[in-house]
Amino acid sequence: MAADGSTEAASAPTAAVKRRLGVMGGTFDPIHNGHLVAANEVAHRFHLDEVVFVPTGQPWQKSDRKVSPAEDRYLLTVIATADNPMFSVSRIDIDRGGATYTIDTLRELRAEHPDADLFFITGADALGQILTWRDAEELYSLAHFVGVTRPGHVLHDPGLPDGGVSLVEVPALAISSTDCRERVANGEPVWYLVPDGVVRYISKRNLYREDV
Ligand SMILES: Nc1ncnc2c1ncn2[C@@H]1O[C@H](COP(=O)(O)OP(=O)(O)OP(=O)(O)O)[C@@H](O)[C@H]1O
Ligand SMILES: O=C(O)c1ccc[n+]([C@@H]2O[C@H](COP(=O)([O-])O)[C@@H](O)[C@H]2O)c1
Repeated sequence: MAADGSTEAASAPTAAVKRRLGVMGGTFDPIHNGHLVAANEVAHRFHLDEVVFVPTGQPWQKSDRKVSPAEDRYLLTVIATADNPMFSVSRIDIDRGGATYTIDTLRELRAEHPDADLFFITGADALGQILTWRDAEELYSLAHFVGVTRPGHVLHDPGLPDGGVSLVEVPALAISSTDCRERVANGEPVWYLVPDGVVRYISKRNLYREDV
């Protein structure tokens, strides 16, 4: 026992345990239960401490279609994740302005969380396009990439180096935001495809009524 009464074990330096931060990027127009199941499954498999959902500001690869206002997509994401203490939502891609590039997202999150290991979670279909993303070769030095398999999509080798990418199979949920928007436009229900609060927000704001 030391003179101050503490035990040696208690005063021995301990290695700092790095936080493990998941980053789930998406347009979330609207967020649906497929996104939530995917984030939850990756959090479980990779022992993540938190998953930050990051709605895109301007998804430049979706410039050929109408995307709902960023504030609506942000609020939908907040509503959908509010009851899970491990989930949070970041505005960084919205507040930065301009086209959204994941390289900027990850640089900002690295600066905000210098002591965390980052795990960027996205669909295997999106990951298959990663070589078309800005500064693709730099991306995997900032985060580990986790591609979640989605029913009907097979990941073709995106050409990333070994060890930089993992694939995780999530319980099959054949939901997409496109299907949700089409269902709303056709007057079909989206109950149980998206969280209840998301159904109510879509109705309150009259989203997806006349387009798709
Ligand atoms: N059901 C699902 N299971 C697993 N991953 C999914 C599922 N739906 C979407 N994802 C992934 O989540 C990420 C963010 O998705 P995004 O917001 O683009 O939704 P989406 O359903 O793919 O939208 P859209 O149909 O409008 O293209 C994407 O990488 C996408 O591949
Ligand atoms: O960095 C890029 O150039 C880039 C190009 C396309 C998509 N992304 C990111 O991939 C994630 C899924 O995008 P999306 O459009 O399928 O919702 C989201 O976080 C996007 O910002 C990133």
